[in-house]
Amino acid sequence: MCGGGPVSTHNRFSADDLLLYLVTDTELSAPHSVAEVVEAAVAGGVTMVQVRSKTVGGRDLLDLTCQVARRVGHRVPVLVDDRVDVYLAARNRGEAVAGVHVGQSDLPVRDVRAICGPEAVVGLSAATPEEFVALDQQLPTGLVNYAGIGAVHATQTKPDHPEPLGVEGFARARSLCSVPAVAIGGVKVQDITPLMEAGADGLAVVSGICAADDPQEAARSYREVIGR
Ligand SMILES: Cc1ncc(COP(=O)(O)OP(=O)(O)O)c(N)n1
Ligand SMILES: Cc1nc(C(=O)O)sc1CCOP(=O)(O)O
Ligand SMILES: [Mg+2]
Repeated sequence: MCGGGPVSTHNRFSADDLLLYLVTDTELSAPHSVAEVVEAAVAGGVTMVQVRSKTVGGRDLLDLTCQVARRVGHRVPVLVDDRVDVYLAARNRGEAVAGVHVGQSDLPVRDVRAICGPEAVVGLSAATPEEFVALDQQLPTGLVNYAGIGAVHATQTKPDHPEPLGVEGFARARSLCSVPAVAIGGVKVQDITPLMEAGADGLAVVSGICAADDPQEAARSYREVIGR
């Protein structure tokens, strides 16, 4: 890990943005388009959106990110998965893209923050006790706005997901790290209450919303249990 002093953030991110976090999947969204799913899900109560596609190149991911950002406007923050360059290109086009979510094998968050600047919302995945402790130590540096903790359950959506934590494992992980955190991985409606009692600030969902026949209704059913 490189050293360095505190880095200030000037974005308007709040932990409430994490309450119901939609992570998109183009294949699971079919027959709907990703933009249709996002539109419906925001109407149903989603509070943040991440554009994620592992099957397209940078140019198509940029187009998709811009499409989603235009649909959403400024209603909820839109982030892009992995690609700092796509975030920068979308911003350069004047699109309302709020930030980037990176994993442990993507660019280090110190570099992400240096490249994207203080206004970007930066999320980081964490899955092991070492990663949670490292994340907690980074908190005063202001590099990261929130953590994505998972996998809670095994999920076919991400075949290379980390070892499932279960709700109890999530609770233990959560206790090691005070940065706002969202639970991800096989999160269904019945998991919401235990996960929030375990300290989740919100839930990140892919298939539960993207693959639903009615993504608006699916989002609403998650949101009803979350409340607020
Ligand atoms: C909110 C949230 N949490 C975790 C992840 C997983 O990110 P990563 O570990 O980089 O894996 P990929 O999504 O890139 O396969 C996420 N995307 N969002
Ligand atoms: C994108 C992602 N990241 C994970 C992690 O554990 O880091 S699990 C996952 C996919 C979650 O999809 P679903 O809601 O369909 O189970
Ligand atoms: Mg990643």
